[in-house]
Amino acid sequence: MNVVVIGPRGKMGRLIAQEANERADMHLVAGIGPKGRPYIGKDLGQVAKLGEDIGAPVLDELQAVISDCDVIIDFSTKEMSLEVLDTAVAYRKAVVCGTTGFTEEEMASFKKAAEVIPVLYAANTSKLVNVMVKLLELATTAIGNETDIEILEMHDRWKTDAPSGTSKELGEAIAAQLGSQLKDVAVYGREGSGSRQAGTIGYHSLRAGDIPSSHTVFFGGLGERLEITHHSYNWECFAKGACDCAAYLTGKKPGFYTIKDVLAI
Ligand SMILES: NC(=O)C1=CN([C@@H]2O[C@H](COP(=O)(O)OP(=O)(O)OC[C@H]3O[C@@H](n4cnc5c(N)ncnc54)[C@H](O)[C@@H]3O)[C@@H](O)[C@H]2O)C=CC1
Ligand SMILES: O=C(O)C1=N[C@H](C(=O)O)C[C@H](O)C1
Repeated sequence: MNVVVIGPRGKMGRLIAQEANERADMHLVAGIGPKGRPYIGKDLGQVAKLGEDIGAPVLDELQAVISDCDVIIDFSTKEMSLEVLDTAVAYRKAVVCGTTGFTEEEMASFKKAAEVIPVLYAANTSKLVNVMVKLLELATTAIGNETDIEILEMHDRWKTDAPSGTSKELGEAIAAQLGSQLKDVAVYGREGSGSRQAGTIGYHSLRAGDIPSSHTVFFGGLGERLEITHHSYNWECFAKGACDCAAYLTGKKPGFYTIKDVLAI
């Protein structure tokens, strides 16, 4: 599988390039960085610190190499990811996108693109987080209607979006589960102080130092509470998951895929 990595100097892009470079089933064709960066034109091996040159360039135009690839792996910014999506549609190439922070309307453009290309969107590519979703579904079925549900996420000081994409997906999974038992479950954050409104999920974001990613869902009862937590110690689990997602798209028809399809859990 021939792979282009967007943002190979970024935190995720670099790890994804490293992971893809180590896989026998993947071949790195190029990295794409922003215009004007001093590393444009250099070897991807140098830019992503792979320890050797790999004979693949870092360019500032996806169009220049897109014909040579099977899939684009994109963990960048929402502006860049929407551009990447348009280019992928124009050239009929598969996309794995892990960028977060999109509005509902922006997410709709991924679904639209999926009418003509394979698109895999995952706000969290860690296998363990996606097992956590299963645990949340179980807990929600059992106690979702009798507890207060709050989601606390922690990330590094550089993260630009809040709440995290994962929080939103966890909240959506819980709401979907509740929806089958309770109509019109409202999902939103609370503002200001005041007592808790029943039937809502609260989102809380903490940013400090170099915390890679932590998510805790609280099911608050009276006299007791249940917490379900995932911590990552670094970002490698997400990079591995991103490459698993790309490999999954091999030979796939156009369509909108998620990490659930990849993990089959
Ligand atoms: N789905 C998942 O499991 C995960 C998702 N993320 C998400 O991935 C995204 C990126 O996160 P980080 O790597 O931490 O950010 P980062 O800021 O370290 O990297 C972003 C990269 O995008 C590149 N970029 C920005 N504009 C560009 C343009 N016009 N052309 C080419 N490259 C461009 C930057 O140069 C940089 O290399 C965020 O939205 C984050 O939330 C992060 C970790 C895991
Ligand atoms: O920016 C990050 O680091 C992460 N972002 C994703 C998110 O917004 O949920 C996934 C993971 O939490 C790491």
